[in-house]
Amino acid sequence: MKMIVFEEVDKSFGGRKVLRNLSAVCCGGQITSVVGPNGCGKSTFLKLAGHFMLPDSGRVTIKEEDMVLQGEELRMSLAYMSPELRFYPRLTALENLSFFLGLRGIALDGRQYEEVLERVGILPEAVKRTRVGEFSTGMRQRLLFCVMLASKADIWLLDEPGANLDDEGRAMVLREIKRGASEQKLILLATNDSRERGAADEAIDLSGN
Ligand SMILES: Nc1ncnc2c1ncn2[C@@H]1O[C@H](COP(=O)(O)OP(=O)(O)OP(=O)(O)O)[C@@H](O)[C@H]1O
Repeated sequence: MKMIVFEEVDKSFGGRKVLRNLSAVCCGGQITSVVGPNGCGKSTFLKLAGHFMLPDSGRVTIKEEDMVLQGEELRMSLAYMSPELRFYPRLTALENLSFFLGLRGIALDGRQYEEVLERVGILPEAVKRTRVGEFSTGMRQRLLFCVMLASKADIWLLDEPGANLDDEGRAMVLREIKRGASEQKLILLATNDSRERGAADEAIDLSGN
């Protein structure tokens, strides 16, 4: 089982301390929500968890049975989804999907594409024909979720995964994160959505930071 361990982590931007002496443990098989008001450091917490950003002091480690994961093994364990991510707007959705999965060495056959697209509620025909620049924001969000599901990562770092989704899309997100946790994936969920917060097994509240 994978674990993410924060030990006495401090993080500041331009003299403003965002995270102060933060210690926390997130475990595989659980949904851990990261909550608190706008600007309290939820996205920063996820970026530190994924090693996309380094702490000023303290330590963030990803472990499996006491072994600290590093390099390629660490990279392949992680899937990250954030409103900051962008697709190539002039490529079709299918071209974008194949490109981003290809970066991880994953090639899906037609049936596998259909299966994962159905899970996120995108019609396979739309994926072949439509450039991502013509997708609605909600459709792009579903496509981000699709890349994550197909990535085979077992740590999901989800920054507001329900953003821009309709009720059915938000229900899909809840269904998939619960399924992910039941498959022992480690799920970190930065969110202000009450239903997503309600689905979590554990919560890290950054409001007092
Ligand atoms: N790369 C950066 N450079 C400078 N300041 C940053 C950077 N990243 C985050 N910050 C600042 O750190 C603080 C925390 O930002 P963060 O995005 O982690 O908050 P958040 O809780 O995710 O907010 P929201 O709920 O609005 O998404 C904010 O004041 C933000 O402006």
